[in-house]
Amino acid sequence: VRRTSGHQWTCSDVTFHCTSQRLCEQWIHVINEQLSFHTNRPRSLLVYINPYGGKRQGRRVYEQKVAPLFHRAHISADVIVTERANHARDHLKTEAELDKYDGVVCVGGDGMFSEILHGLVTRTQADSGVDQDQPDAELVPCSLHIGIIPAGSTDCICFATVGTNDPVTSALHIIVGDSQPMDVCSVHHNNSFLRYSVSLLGYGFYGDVLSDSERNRWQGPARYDLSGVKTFLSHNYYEGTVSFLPAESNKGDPRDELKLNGKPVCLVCSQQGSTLHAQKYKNLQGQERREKANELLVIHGKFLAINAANMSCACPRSPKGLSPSAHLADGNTDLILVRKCSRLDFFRHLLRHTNKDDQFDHSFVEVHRVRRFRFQPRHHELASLEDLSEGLKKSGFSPICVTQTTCNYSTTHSSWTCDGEILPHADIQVSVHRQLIRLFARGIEEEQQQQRSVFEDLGPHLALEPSLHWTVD
Ligand SMILES: CCCCCCCCCCCCC/C=C/[C@@H](O)[C@H](CO)NC(=O)CCCCCCCCCCCCCCC
Ligand SMILES: Nc1ncnc2c1ncn2[C@@H]1O[C@H](COP(=O)(O)OP(=O)(O)OP(=O)(O)O)[C@@H](O)[C@H]1O
Ligand SMILES: [Ca+2]
Repeated sequence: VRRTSGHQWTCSDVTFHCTSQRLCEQWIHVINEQLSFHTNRPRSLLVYINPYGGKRQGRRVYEQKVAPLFHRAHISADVIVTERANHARDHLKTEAELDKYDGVVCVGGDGMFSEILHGLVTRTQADSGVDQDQPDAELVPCSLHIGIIPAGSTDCICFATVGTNDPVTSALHIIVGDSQPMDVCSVHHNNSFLRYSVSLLGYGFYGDVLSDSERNRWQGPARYDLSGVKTFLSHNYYEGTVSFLPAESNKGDPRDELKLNGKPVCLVCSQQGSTLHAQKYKNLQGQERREKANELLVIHGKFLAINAANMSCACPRSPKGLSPSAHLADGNTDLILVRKCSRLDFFRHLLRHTNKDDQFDHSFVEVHRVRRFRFQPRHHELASLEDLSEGLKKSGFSPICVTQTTCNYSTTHSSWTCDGEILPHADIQVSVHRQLIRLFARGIEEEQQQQRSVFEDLGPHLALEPSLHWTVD
C-alpha cells in the first residue's frame, strides 16, 4: 500500500528478483507465513451494495475497484445487492449468519451506513437480551467491524473517519484490518427508542434543510444547497430548553486546537485517558462534585440551530466540519447552540465552516462537550403548563398563537435530522455510547504519520521494506 496525497492510498507492487526457483519459493512461503500472523486482517466479509445510492454507481464501484483487491488479498465476500430500502438493515437484524464473518461492508452513502449500523447494533442487543427502549440501558458493543465503501451522495462518515471518500482507499483500510472505535448516540422520545446517530443530530437550521430537501430528492446532491439557501432566507428560530450532562473534565474542549480526532495516539479516546482523568479529577473539586452529582446544566433560549456533532462531520462541503475538534471515540458529542441572531451574523457563522476561522467565536454561539442531553421545544412546555393551569385557558391565552405573533418569522417547532433521517418527535433524549462500534479505518492521519510506511503501523510482522529484502537476498 502506498500513500498518495489527500489521505488517499493506492496499491503498490514490489517486484522480487530471485537467483533461483528455490529461493523464490522460500520467499513466497515466508511472506505467506508472515501474513498469517497478522490475525486482525479480515478473511470473510458480508457486503451489502445499494445500487441506487449517489450516482447509482455502487455496483460498478464494487465490482471494478473493490472486488479485485479483496480477491488479491484472499478475502472471501458474500455480496447482497439490496432490493429495497431497509433490506440490509432487516437482513442483519434477523437473518444474517454473523458467525461466518469478520466484518460487514456497506457500499453506498451515509443512509446505507445507517442501515448497517441499525441492523448490527439492534441484532447485538437482541442477542444479548438488552432492551434498547430503555434510555439508560448499557448497550453491548458489536463484535463485527464495519467497512464503508463510499458510493453515496453524502459520504460524511467515510470522509470524517478516513480523510477522503475514495473506494480504493477504503478497501485497503479493510484489507489491512484497520480498527477505529466509534461512539454511537441513542435517541429516545419518552421511553421509546427512535434511532441511532453517529454524525449529526440537528434541530432548526439543519433539520429544516433536510426536511425541505427530502421533498426535492430528484435534484440529487444539489438539493441540499437549494434547501440550504431557502432555509437560510426563512431565518426561523425555535424556542426551547436544552439540558445536558457535561463531559468528564479530561475530555478536552470542543474549541481546543489539538484536533486529535480519534487517532490511535489520542489520549482522550484511548483507555489511557482514564488515568489522565484520575489525576485531573483529584485537583478539580468543583468539577468533581458536579460529576458525582451527575448535575444537568439547563439552557433556555431561542435558537436558530441546535447541533450535536458526535464526530467532526468533515465533508467536501466543510473540510474541517461542524466541530473540528470532536473525537470519534471519547464517549461525548459536541453540542452546538446557535442563538437567534441577524441573518448577516448567521451567514458569517456558516461561512466559517468553509474556511479556517473559528465558527464558535461568536457571541451567539456556544459549544459544550456532553455525555447526554435532552431538548424540549417550547410548545411542549406550554402544553404541559396548559394542562396544569385552567386559568390560562379561561383567559383565552393560546401559547401557540403567542409564539407566532411575538415572533412573526418563527414557526413553533422544527424537526431533528438524525444522520440525514427526519425524526418524528422534537422532544428527544440523547445518550452517547462510547465505542459501541468499530470501523475498518484509522481516523484522519496527520502529516508525520503519513510519512511512514503503512506496514510499519501494522507491527513487526509486516514491516517488510524493499531495501531489507535486497539485503537478505
Ligand atoms: C455560506 C456557505 C455555508 C456552507 C455551510 C456548510 C456547512 C456544512 C456542514 C455539513 C455538515 C454535514 C453533516 C452530515 C451529516 C450526514 O450524516 C447526513 C447524512 O448524509 N447529511 C446531512 O444531514 C446533509 C446535510 C447537508 C447540509 C447542507 C447545508 C448546506 C447549507 C448551505 C447554506 C447556504 C447559505 C447560503 C446563504 C446565502
Ligand atoms: N435497493 C434499494 N432501493 C431503494 N432504496 C434503497 C435501496 N437500498 C438502500 N436504499 C436506501 O437508499 C437510501 C440512500 O442511500 P445511500 O445512503 O446509499 O445514498 P445517498 O445517495 O448518499 O443518499 P443520502 O445522501 O440520501 O443518504 C438509504 O437510506 C437506503 O435505506
Ligand atoms: Ca464523540
